[in-house]
Amino acid sequence: MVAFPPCKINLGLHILHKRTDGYHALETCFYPVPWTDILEVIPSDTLAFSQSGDTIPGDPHDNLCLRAYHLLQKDFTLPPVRIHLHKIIPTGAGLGGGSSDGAYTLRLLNDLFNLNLAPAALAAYAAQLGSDCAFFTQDAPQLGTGRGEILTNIGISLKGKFLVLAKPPIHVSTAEAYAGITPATPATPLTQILTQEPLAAWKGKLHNDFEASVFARHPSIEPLREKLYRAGAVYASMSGSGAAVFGIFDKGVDLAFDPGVLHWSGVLTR
Ligand SMILES: C[C@@](CO)(OP(=O)(O)O)[C@H](O)COP(=O)(O)OP(=O)(O)OC[C@H]1O[C@@H](n2ccc(N)nc2=O)[C@H](O)[C@@H]1O
Ligand SMILES: Nc1ncnc2c1ncn2[C@@H]1O[C@H](COP(=O)(O)OP(=O)(O)O)[C@@H](O)[C@H]1O
Repeated sequence: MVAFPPCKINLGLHILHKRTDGYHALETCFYPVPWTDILEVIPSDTLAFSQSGDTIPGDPHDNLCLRAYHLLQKDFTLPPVRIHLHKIIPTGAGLGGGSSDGAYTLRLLNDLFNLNLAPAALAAYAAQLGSDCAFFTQDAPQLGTGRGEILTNIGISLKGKFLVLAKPPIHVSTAEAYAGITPATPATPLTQILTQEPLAAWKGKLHNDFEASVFARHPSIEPLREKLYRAGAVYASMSGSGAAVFGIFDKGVDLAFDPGVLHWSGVLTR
């Protein structure tokens, strides 16, 4: 079985407060983007994981695909599988690529072995892999609250809009990005902006709380966001904890980036 795990962007990201478990309470809108990895899971004699494409930092044994397998293995007697991941989504980008791979491994195992896990049960397993993972068990944009694992469909759609994503050669660690934040209560709740204001009014109203501290530490990121605005983006922002930035356009644009800046552009399909 083959799947194409997508990445996500965050439309607004408010860090509300630090919780007693060390995580931060947040509100964000996760939006799926069809810049995808390629993931294959097939039955095999022994459990094996292989990887091609971009290099993933860290020990392959800790890859979220394998962690997803071991998580389900605890509750179901899963036969061994061979997992191959072709990595395309940039890592350490705020695009949730690793989270998506983990969640899609759960989805493929559920289908392959007829585990009959409903979307809510899959989401609960995914949340054990990482705060962002539950979103990737869903097929539509979601408001994320709690530590990101409580999901609500708020019916927002940018289908048909043109998106440009650009990731400079900077790796931002999620944990480090959270450490640089002073949580605060937002002046306006995120859902109010997203559901009551048109896209054209988001600039200056919809904020990613990571931007200020990450832009200060990595001065090359903000100019990329400004480049997207200069090219005609209706709204542009850093995604998640960075370093990727995205611009939403009413029509297609053809942008050139400096060498080393990974980029993707295309029409949003969901
Ligand atoms: C910031 C966000 C925004 O969507 O995405 P990325 O920019 O990483 O893609 C997410 O909150 C990232 O979620 P995820 O990458 O799954 O994080 P996890 O593996 O659960 O946690 C990694 C570390 O980030 C911090 N963390 C994460 C989530 C959260 N709500 N509060 C936190 O403080 C903790 O220090 C934790 O140890
Ligand atoms: N399948 C995977 N793809 C990418 N990273 C992975 C994967 N499995 C584990 N990781 C680890 O997770 C870290 C963050 O991954 P990623 O989801 O790409 O970043 P972000 O949190 O910025 O969205 C990587 O640096 C890597 O060590």
